[in-house]
Amino acid sequence: MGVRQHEATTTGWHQARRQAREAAVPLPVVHLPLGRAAGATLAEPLVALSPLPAYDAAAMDGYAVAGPGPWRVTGRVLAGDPVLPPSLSPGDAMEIGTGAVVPAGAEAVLPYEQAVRSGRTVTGAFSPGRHIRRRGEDCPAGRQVLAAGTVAGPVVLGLAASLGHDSLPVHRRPRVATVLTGSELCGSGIPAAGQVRDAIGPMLPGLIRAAGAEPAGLSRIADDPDAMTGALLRRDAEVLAVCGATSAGAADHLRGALDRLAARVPIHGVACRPGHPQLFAVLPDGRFVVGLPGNPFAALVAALTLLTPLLGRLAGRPEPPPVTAVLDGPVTAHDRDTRLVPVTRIGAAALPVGHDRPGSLWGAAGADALAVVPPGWTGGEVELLPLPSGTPMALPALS
Ligand SMILES: Nc1nc2c(c(=O)[nH]1)N[C@H]1C(S)=C(S)[C@@H](COP(=O)(O)OP(=O)(O)OC[C@H]3O[C@@H](n4cnc5c(N)ncnc54)[C@H](O)[C@@H]3O)O[C@H]1N2
Ligand code: MOO
Repeated sequence: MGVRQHEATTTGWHQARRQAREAAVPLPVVHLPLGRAAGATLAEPLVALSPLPAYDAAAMDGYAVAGPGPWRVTGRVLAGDPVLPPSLSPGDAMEIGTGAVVPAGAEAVLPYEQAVRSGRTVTGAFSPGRHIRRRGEDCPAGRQVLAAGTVAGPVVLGLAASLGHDSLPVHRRPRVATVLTGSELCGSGIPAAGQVRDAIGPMLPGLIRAAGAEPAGLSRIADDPDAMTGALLRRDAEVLAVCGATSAGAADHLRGALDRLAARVPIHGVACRPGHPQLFAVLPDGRFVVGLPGNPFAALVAALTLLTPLLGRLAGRPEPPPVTAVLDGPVTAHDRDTRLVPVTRIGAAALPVGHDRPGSLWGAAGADALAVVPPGWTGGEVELLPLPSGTPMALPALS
């Protein structure tokens, strides 16, 4: 009697994502200089160490004036002057540059455009307080401005610097080592007959970074059980992404190697199209293995299904809020599995872009999201998985 070689236990698509996320806890907190914190997640709220602005500052180039005009111009103060300007008495003015310290006693800054200068006298109409940015008016010292869990994107780094920070407490970014399998793969040029150009190696680093993690190198191994076992023993990363070898073929050694190493394999097979052979495992020492199917679009789907939620959790990112749109186009649902369909968003609608065979990244490359089409869907609103654009979204500011 024949023997079934591979008994798949398929996990639902939503459940697979939840399981991958919940298998991890955020990595420890480290203090990183601003220049190295980009893309990491704040482990504590961001607090203003100094008020913004830090002193009463001119918002325009012109004259700081005290009391009613005309005024006698007593000197000039520019941003960065090492000596604070002397205070003004009523009837005094001081020429001032944008960003300079406003002299004590000044009631407003009169922009050059509204001033009439004659010798050492200046006149013009002003309203009290105009064009002076008062110390702390944008943000007082001690104020919490961003919540823990905010991604330290470029704007957050600029804000942190404005508020006096040199470094930030962030969760250590998970490292992801990539292992490519497949003796047919080539890494450059036009593939010869029987060869396939590696499309996953160039795609993964951006996906890994967008999820809040760091790529930790890429290795290629032969389709060989010992090479696979050796690759799984690498200890320089918390997560291993193994590309190809997830399925049941004679050259697919991932599952066998995991079993030999006594890994737990909570997910092998996800009810989605493409990407159903994807795999999630935990090695005895706690490192994670995500198996991405070899077909490149299937690998992208699997990366967004299992890898991104896992990395987001390790990186300390909160679960992103669901995004939905009305799917508007000729899409046929699968009867049992969730379909992932590349779409572009126009207003509240999502339009399929096509070219979405498992082996082709063409459609996904021109899309801004994958629509999540549940089994049996007959029309209407669907969830969207945004494709990374390189600008991680921050949480809203605290009120
Ligand atoms: N008996 C079964 N066979 C297959 C099943 C199944 O359920 N039962 N599933 C099919 C599906 S769906 C997929 S997807 C693939 C997944 O296979 P593997 O993860 O084992 O990947 P490979 O067999 O190595 O490769 C599949 C395909 O992808 C190409 N490939 C591999 N790596 C890359 C890369 N880095 N860049 C570009 N293309 C790559 C490879 O040449 C193959 O054409 O299994 C099916 N079979
Ligand atoms: O994962 Mo496969 O068809 O679903 O490419």
